Amino acid sequence: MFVKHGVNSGFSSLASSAVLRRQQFLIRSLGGHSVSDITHQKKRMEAVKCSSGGADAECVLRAITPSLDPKRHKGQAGKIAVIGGCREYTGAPYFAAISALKIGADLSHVFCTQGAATVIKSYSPELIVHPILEESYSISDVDDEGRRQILKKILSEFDKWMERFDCLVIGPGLGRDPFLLECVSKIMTHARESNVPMVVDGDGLFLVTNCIELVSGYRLAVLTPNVNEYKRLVQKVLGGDVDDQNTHGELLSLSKQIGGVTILRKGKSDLISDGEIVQSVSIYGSPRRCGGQGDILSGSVAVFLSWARQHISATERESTISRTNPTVLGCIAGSALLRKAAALAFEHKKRSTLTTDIIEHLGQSLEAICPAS
Ligand SMILES: NC(=O)C1=CN([C@@H]2O[C@H](COP(=O)(O)OP(=O)(O)OC[C@H]3O[C@@H](n4cnc5c(N)ncnc54)[C@H](OP(=O)(O)O)[C@@H]3O)[C@@H](O)[C@H]2O)[C@@H](O)CC1
Ligand SMILES: Nc1ncnc2c1ncn2[C@@H]1O[C@H](COP(=O)(O)OP(=O)(O)OP(=O)(O)O)[C@@H](O)[C@H]1O
Ligand SMILES: [Mg+2]
Repeated sequence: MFVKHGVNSGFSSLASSAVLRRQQFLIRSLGGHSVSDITHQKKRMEAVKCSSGGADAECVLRAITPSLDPKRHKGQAGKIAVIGGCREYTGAPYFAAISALKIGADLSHVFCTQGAATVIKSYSPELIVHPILEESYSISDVDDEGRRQILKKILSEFDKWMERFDCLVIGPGLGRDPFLLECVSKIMTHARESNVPMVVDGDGLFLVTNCIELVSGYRLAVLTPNVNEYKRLVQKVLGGDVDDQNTHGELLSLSKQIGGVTILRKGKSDLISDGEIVQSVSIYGSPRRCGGQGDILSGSVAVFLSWARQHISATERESTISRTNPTVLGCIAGSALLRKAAALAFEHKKRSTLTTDIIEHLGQSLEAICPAS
């Protein structure tokens, strides 16, 4: 409606002709907000409008991807941690963590249950795997005091590492065990107190939807819901069904209602909002909908979000990109790269394209936009 879709780039931004309509829309949809709120939004919209001049998703990727500088030491290109991996799921945390490395992060950790850890380690020696989480079934004979002690130990194990991470990915393959989710909610609270950014996906969204305070008002959080996860969020936060006639306005309201948390709504086009702007990425990807593509996305967004924060703190704020919310930039870059890699993988593998094939094309896709040398 008010977002003009880019023809070549697939990353759409606000076109000047749409700004007025959008402001009117905002005033309608954000009824009750002060004039200064609206003025602030207008300024942000102008900023994004400027970026549409030449800056598309590829420009964002180019701007925020750091060069391979020999002066940089291990860790400076990103240290990511995935919190996920339980009795049922070992693929999802692996996909997220290995994607972060394949894109260019230096270190990728996984915090999971003991049983999942052995399996995830066997997929790849590149990952640093911490078998610290517990599920109810493994502590069924432990009394309440014993459980409190286990929870305390898990938190202290995690806290030893937490501040080293540039971003956490919470939820891929986490499962829904109540004790495990209680531990993860405490981990999220600690991470938030330390201002560690987080991407919340999969069962992390199940947790957050039932306890929205975990992320509410935390501007360093990104939620990446798929169709089901989005539906649950809308029902819980906005109190109704998803409105397919008002996709952008609804996403804007949802993000605003959760206090400016960035939301990446996955689908045919990926829609991104931080409560102030709505962006969409619609680069052609793949018609295969095999499980695990969302996990690649969450690991990718974590890396790009970290790079966007570095980019913004290292540059003067004169460019439009450096004035844009880094969580939004991270989402645009992650979505665009995943889609490019999926398209390439599909070219080769057609109907047999799997998530591992897409991961194998992440490097080539980024190389085409940001050559290593
Ligand atoms: N290779 C792997 O390891 C992969 C693992 N993956 C991992 O799987 C996890 C779930 O993610 P997903 O995408 O299947 O969730 P989603 O679309 O909400 O649900 C689909 C339907 O299933 C149901 N449902 C789900 N969990 C349930 C539960 N514990 N108990 C009961 N019902 C449950 C759900 O029901 P509902 O919640 O709507 O009641 C809906 O109808 C998550 O950790 C993800 O990372 C994926 O990333 C793919 C690759
Ligand atoms: N209909 C679609 N057409 C094109 N691309 C899509 C479509 N749906 C999703 N995608 C792409 O696939 C990515 C993953 O979205 P999806 O909805 O499959 O996530 P998910 O269900 O969380 O995946 P996972 O199986 O990893 O949990 C999205 O970012 C998007 O780029
Ligand atoms: Mg998912």
